[in-house]
Amino acid sequence: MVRVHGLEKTFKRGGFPVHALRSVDADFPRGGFTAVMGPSGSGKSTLLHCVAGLEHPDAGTVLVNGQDTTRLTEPALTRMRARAFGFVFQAFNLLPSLNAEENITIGQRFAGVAVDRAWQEELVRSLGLEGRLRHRPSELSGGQQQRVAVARALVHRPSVLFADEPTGNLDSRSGDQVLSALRRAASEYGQTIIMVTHDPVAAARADRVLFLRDGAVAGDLADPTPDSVLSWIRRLESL
Ligand SMILES: Nc1ncnc2c1ncn2[C@@H]1O[C@H](COP(=O)(O)OP(=O)(O)OP(=O)(O)O)[C@@H](O)[C@H]1O
Repeated sequence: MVRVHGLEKTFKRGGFPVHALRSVDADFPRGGFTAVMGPSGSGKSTLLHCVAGLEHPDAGTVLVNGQDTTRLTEPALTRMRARAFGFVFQAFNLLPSLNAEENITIGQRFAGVAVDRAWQEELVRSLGLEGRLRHRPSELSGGQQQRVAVARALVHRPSVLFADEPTGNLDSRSGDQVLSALRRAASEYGQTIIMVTHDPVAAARADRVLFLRDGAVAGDLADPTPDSVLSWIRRLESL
């Protein structure tokens, strides 16, 4: 479970303050799949980065399994990120000289941690990557590359998976496969998923959508459909 309370973040731009997050409160339940949406500049990425410990908030708390990550030292935060968090970004960020299997396990081998082979095989199967493990990224489609990135993000069984526009570079069919993988990670493996997206169809695969506007929470929609997400977006844009 991730619980965010009173999160504030202000950047300085050209000598002027930009309030990226204004007193944001949000709960992300264990095994829940949450989409974060909002207009450009509404604070989505900043929220994701602050919750993931990639950015330090000015105020507020981020409780991950009961521990306030804003109070951790940088080395402790780095250990927590490596152990408890997984990341998927719009750019697949695979290493071109390694094959798919090596890309999936690189983090664990780098950390000197044994790979759970049974879990790795299950992930590879559920992501439809059997038969692709010896291929390098250049020999894989965009959708396959992103599924390798999802497998890499899940192979150490993180409790929270952060996804920033994971389908932004994919056609709708490949995007759908990646979203199905995230859906399963939440429903079947109990992983908490926090996904930033601009796409109402992608957001509708989540359990709920958290809407941001001007750095503040503007709405929380349960059981989203593409239509209900779209009407929320229109309402927010008209405010
Ligand atoms: N490092 C930074 N320095 C200065 N301003 C920043 C920085 N990072 C973000 N901002 C500003 O903070 C606000 C929120 O940015 P953020 O990237 O979180 O929004 P977003 O909702 O993710 O936008 P987008 O959908 O365009 O990616 C914006 O006004 C942005 O310009």
